[in-house]
Amino acid sequence: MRVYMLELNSQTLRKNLAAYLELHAVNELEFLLIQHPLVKAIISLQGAQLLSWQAQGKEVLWLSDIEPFVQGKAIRGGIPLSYPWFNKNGTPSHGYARINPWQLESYQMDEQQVELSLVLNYAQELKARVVFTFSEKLKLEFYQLAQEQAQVALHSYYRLGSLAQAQVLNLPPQALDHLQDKQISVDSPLQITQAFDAEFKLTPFTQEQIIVDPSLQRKLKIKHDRASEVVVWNPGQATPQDMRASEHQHMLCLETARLSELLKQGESFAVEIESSHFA
Ligand SMILES: O=P(O)(O)OC[C@H]1O[C@H](O)[C@H](O)[C@@H](O)[C@@H]1O
Repeated sequence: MRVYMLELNSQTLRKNLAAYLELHAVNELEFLLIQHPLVKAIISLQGAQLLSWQAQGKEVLWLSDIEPFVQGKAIRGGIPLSYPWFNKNGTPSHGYARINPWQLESYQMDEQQVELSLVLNYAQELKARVVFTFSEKLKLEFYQLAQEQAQVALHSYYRLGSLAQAQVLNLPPQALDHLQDKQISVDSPLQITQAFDAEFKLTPFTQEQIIVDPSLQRKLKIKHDRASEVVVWNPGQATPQDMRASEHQHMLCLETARLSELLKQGESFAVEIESSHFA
């Protein structure tokens, strides 16, 4: 299966794990490939990072086409898990979870859905679990297992045909702008024309946004379940090194997060993503 520069084929295959589930390796990293009649998806074991999910045969996520896939370097794209801190609140940026290996704990597949569970063991402690449930939609649920409280972000990179034409519906009217470090008012629907990095508080904790992407004739419905914030990020033309300059036009991060309300031991929160097409 080919997603931008990541091509998994018979040469990259390391092991058949089950019907519809294979383990592959590319450069320094290992990947789970799911090819089920309902679902095609790729998860990197480093970071338990979903890199590709096809809904009705169409890719939902954005992944950098110059990603080298090396150990200890965060993969640019898909759904990185920022844990146990967000952004520059610690070192490394966005926590250690996205640059360390996770283990496949269990999987279950039937005609209706595919479910995979991965866990992070770090510094001799079981820290967190993530459960991916793929059906006609995707649910990603994150569980805090460690004792300490943590910040977490499900840092989704959504693929867009054209950012210039896209709109985000149903965001709260106020946000903390990370670029100017102040509260700002935000238009609804939101259209992004330059670098944007802002944190919106969600009250109540469960809310839904829609990304309308006329260029791909697609709507992405994104439901944040028990999240306290949503972060919206696009680097504009000042793209990071591992991302081509023009690529900011083809992605938008809309991150389901627990930043102010730390995730406690035994708690979980989730994002549900649904893709639909219009004529
Ligand atoms: O470059 P990274 O460490 O992956 O961070 C990428 C981005 O993540 C979040 O969206 C933050 O709000 C941004 O400030 C940050 O630039």
